[in-house]
Formats: sequence, C-alpha cells, structure tokens
Amino acid sequence: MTRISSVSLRRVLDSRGNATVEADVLTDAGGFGRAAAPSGASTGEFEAIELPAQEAIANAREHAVPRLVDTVYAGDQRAVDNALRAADGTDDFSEIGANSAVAISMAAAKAGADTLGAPLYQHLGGAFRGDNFPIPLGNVVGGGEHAKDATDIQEFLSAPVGAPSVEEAVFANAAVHAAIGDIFDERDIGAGKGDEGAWAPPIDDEEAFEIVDEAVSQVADEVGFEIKFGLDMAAAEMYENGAYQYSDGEKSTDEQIEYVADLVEEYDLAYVEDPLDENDYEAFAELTEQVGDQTLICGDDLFVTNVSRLQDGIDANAANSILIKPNQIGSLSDTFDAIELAVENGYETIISHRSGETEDTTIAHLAVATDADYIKTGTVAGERTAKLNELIRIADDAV
Ligand SMILES: C=C(OP(=O)(O)O)C(=O)O
Ligand SMILES: [Mg+2]
Repeated sequence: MTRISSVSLRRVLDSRGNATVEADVLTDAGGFGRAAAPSGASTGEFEAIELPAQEAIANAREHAVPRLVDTVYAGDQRAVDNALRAADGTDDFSEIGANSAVAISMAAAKAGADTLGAPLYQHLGGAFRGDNFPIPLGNVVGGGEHAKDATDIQEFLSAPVGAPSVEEAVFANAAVHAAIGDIFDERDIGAGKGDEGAWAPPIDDEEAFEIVDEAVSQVADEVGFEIKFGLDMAAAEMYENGAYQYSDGEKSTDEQIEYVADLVEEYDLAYVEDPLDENDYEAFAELTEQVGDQTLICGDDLFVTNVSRLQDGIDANAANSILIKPNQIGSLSDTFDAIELAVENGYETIISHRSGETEDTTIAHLAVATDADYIKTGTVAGERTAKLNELIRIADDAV
C-alpha cells in the first residue's frame, strides 16, 4: 500500500548556504521518499511564494501534514497535491510556502515509486519512458544576479545538440567549461565562479560571446559532434524605467529585440531564455515572429511554470518554449499540467534547476518522465553534477 504513514520536515542547507526545506515521506508498506526544495535568486514576479524555511516547515506541519498522514496515497500524485492545495488555501502557496509544498510533493512521488519498486521517472512517466534523454544546457559563463562584477547576461549555456548520448553531452559541457577556463588563463583573466558553478569573469558580454564561441567550436572539433550555445538573459532583472539597463548604456524594447535577433544570427544561438521583460508578451511575440524558426525563445520569468500565464503566451504567440521549475508553482501536478499544455501547443520544454540547489535529483527523473527536449542543470559543482550523473545512471538502467 502506498498510503502515507508519516511526513517529516527539516531545515537543511542549500548550495548558497541558505536554509531550505527537506521532506521525508514514508508509506504503510515501508516506501520512503526524500526531497528538498531549491531556491531562485533571479525569481519571477509571479512565482509561488517561498517562505523562510522555519516558517514554511511550521505552517506545513500544522496545516498540510495532518491532511496527508493516514489519508492520502503517495502513489496518487493528484491526491497528494490536492491535499497540499487544500491545506494552503491560497493560489500561490503563501500559507505553507511553495518550498514546503514542493518538497512534500516530490518526496511523496519518490515514496510512491519506492513502494511500487519503480524508478521515479517510470512512476511519473510510465512504462514506455526511459529511452529518450534531454539535451543538457550547461551554464559555462555568467553574471547578472548569480555573480557580481561579471557579465550583464545571466547565463551563457553550452548546448551539445548533436551529442549521440546524454553521457557524451554531459562530458562535452564539462569540456566547454574547462576550455573557457584555459582561454581565461591565456588572456590573464581571473575568473571566480557564480552560484551555479559557471565562470564569473570580469569581462563584458561582447568578450564573453567571443570566448564561448571559440570554446564551443574547439570542443565540437574534438568530440566530433555539433555543439551550439544559448543564453539566459534574465531580462526582467535588467528592465528598469522602461528600458534594459546594460553596463554600457540602456536599450529600448525595440533595440533589445533587434540586439537579440542579431545575436541569434551572428552566433547561430540554439536557445534564448527571457530575452525580454516578464510582463511584455507583445515584445516576446515580436521576437518570436522574427527568429522563432531559427532558435528557441523560452519563457522562464514570463511563464513561471503556470498554466494560466502559459495560456496567455500561447494566445499571444509569445515564445516557443517554456522553462519548467517545479518550485515556481509548488507541486508536481501543476508542473505536469504546464508541461502538458506546452506540448499540446508545440512549445518545447526545458526542465530546470534553480541557482540555489541541493543534491536532490528529482528534475533528472522529471525530464526523462516527460520526454523533455532539454534540461538546464549546470555543468560542474556537486549539486549540479548530482542531476547530470543521475541522468547518466538512468540511461545506464542503474537507478
Ligand atoms: C536558474 C535560474 O536562476 P534562478 O534560480 O536564480 O531563478 C534561471 O533564471 O533560469
Ligand atoms: Mg531564467
């Protein structure tokens, strides 16, 4: 039986050294699941609410745990998530915290899988999943909200689109990261690392483009398959007083559209996330019209894994892909609903980590379970390699 027999919550560290919520769920039959909530730094305005960890834990213990224990079956994910929604009573999980909600939701899924003796990706995705793997987008250079005194653009992402296997793709991204480190050494550029393990160099975006382009071509030649790159511009963070604020001046919305369209052409970008402000569906639609047949225009802060915001985007023809972050919406059921709506409407899906992470590997399983096109989960750093290594294990039938 997958009936939940206990839910324990505790405060643990995330990769930035902040407190986050970890949940353990046990079932009558001895099934066990553990999951922890990640945390964003460049969060979207419309995300579900993350409460301070202790407050989220106290509120979830009072309101959510009694509704789950001895009542709900961990194998019935909708019932788990409906109980969390009912316990919370708000649209944005501001009562029990999206951090408690998502940790419990993911831990219950793992407990359900464990009770059934199935890997998580199979419990979530069914018997026919496990043969297709997402392309990992690997953050290799970055700045923005993730590192001070580095690039304006938040993330430069290696995209090994021609890799014959997920394992080779993961190693290609690590090789691009290493090649960039070598180029910095040659140019005497001292670079630290940002929150996600990407290089955080004190250079302008133009030089970063040149270096990433060189590293990607060099590694592609070495490995013998195509590697492109992409960006997370996190433009909502730059948008102030009606314009996009760069270190060397500001750009109007029209100038930003032109700038991004030119970058797509010049560097043959595979992917551009949040190139425009999170409230500007119209500008997203204009850019998608211009370059959407050449690249992925992805909504992260724009859609926040929320079906209603995604539906608005579909209606406006804004973007052609969606970033999926379970903690932006607070439950796996809501996450699946967003993925389903995206797929039905021809939007590609990119399952994503947050800048604050733990060793939790749920998103690797989620990507395989939903046959996602891409996964964005870093390149190096233990909390990132935890997910990448889990993908390699899934491909090797070793989970
Ligand atoms: C992973 C990201 O960063 P954060 O978690 O800080 O929102 C992102 O913006 O896509
Ligand atoms: Mg983003």
